[in-house]
Amino acid sequence: MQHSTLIAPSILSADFARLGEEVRAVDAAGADYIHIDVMDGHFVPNITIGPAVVAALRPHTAKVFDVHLMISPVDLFIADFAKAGADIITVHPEAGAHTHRTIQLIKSLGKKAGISLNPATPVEAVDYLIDDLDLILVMSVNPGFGGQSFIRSQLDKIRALRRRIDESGRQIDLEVDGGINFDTSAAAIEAGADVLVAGTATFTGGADAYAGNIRRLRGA
Ligand SMILES: O=C(CO)C(O)[C@H](O)COP(=O)(O)O
Repeated sequence: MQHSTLIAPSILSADFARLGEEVRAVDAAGADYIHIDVMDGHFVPNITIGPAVVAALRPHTAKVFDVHLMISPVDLFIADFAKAGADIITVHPEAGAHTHRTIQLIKSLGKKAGISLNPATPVEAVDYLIDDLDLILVMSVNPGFGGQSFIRSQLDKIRALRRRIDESGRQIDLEVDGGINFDTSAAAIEAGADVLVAGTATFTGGADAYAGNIRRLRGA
């Protein structure tokens, strides 16, 4: 089955001093989603963006805000990110005791819900949740930092999840994040990914290069 590929620049790799400008630049360059990596220094060893920054960025683009919460406990902050302008909110099953309840909370706020699988988290983590999911994110690096190398064992996981999604008959984005570059993007797409998160590869070469980078990631 042929899927079109969406590109989601991760603003973790953008120039933070001029973040609004960077968001406008990747929007103009053809990004489909703006992927926002939220880290708390507890669930992952880095601290990034809170709801106030998401709200400040919201007026810069009408593109989908795809907010990946790498925070624990996660439930406490979901309403804040929904209010700040998130369209999709993705959580890790390890970030709270009751993932099903967390997914229902996201949906109850009128937002799309995603689940993120770390490299060592098995595909079975989506069991009993798939009917409520809008996105499954395969982390192809251990979360925390941009600029890491793609973990190739995740290709099997992408294939297995593609089968589960197709069998479900539901519209669920299969997103891959970490080490996506002009070489690894083709392998991820071939395995069944339809949204590629790319920080370093998008934000290379200055704003004039972003459109070309996005086209290359898409495989065009
Ligand atoms: O958030 C991440 C890890 O937690 C990322 O992998 C990041 O979003 C993408 O960075 P890069 O394209 O440089 O791998």
